[in-house]
Amino acid sequence: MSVKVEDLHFSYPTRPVLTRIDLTVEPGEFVALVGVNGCGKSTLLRLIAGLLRPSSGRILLGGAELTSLSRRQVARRLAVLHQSLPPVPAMTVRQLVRQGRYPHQGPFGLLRESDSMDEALELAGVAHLADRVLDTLSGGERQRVRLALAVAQNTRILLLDEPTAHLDIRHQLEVLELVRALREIRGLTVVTVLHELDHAARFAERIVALHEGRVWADGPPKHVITPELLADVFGVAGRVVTDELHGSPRCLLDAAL
Ligand SMILES: Nc1ncnc2c1ncn2[C@@H]1O[C@H](COP(=O)(O)OP(=O)(O)OP(=O)(O)O)[C@@H](O)[C@H]1O
Repeated sequence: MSVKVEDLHFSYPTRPVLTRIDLTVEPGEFVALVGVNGCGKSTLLRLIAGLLRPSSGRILLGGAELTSLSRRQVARRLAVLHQSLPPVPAMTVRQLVRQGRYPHQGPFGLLRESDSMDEALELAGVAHLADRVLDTLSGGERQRVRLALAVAQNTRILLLDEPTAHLDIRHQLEVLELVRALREIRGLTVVTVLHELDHAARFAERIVALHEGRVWADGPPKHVITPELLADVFGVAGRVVTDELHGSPRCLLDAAL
């Protein structure tokens, strides 16, 4: 399912954040959003998820204008992996992930629902944590529970806000490989915020760099990940080489400018 953002402007009451954003993500595309802290990446995801309203401009999911869809219709189209879990510390992992299935539940759907939930727990590698209470989990375990919650929604669009935060290097790779596999198996459209440029370059087929409220660059990793991006967007002097094994660009960071 496609995501289309047209001439989007957004301001919080205290500050403008996004200006004239145009972005079309085709069905099945894997797009990484990159940019410095505070440049508006999470805000853009929240706008696409319908959690914030644009100051002006339009957002379309699969051709339907977001404002014309009910919350349940939006929840059937897209799942969001947020930067934090809902504030319900006494809930177990299973209870939380079951909530991801609510938009799909009809009166007789409970048996099938439990299959989808078990699959999501399994895919996110948290089946062994199913009966644990959320506030007893480590940061990395919580992160994978957040992924299970998003996967359980079984939507055509997956929005991920820093899915590798708090994870050790093996789990970072596992999560990104899982997202890539989900995209291949289920044809998901993926838009993810990633801070690690090498991960963005290796896993996404397209990178959108935000800078000062605008799209600074948008294209395949080889075109976007350049020494100019490092210097002009991130304020870092660096070189970009090609990873011989994966063929993707890799950044060698030299110094903060
Ligand atoms: N509720 C809010 N009210 C006012 N300003 C906000 C609010 N939420 C975010 N901002 C500001 O809007 C800007 C964009 O924030 P956003 O969280 O989208 O950035 P980000 O690119 O995701 O950052 P990070 O990489 O640090 O997660 C920041 O300057 C932030 O301080």
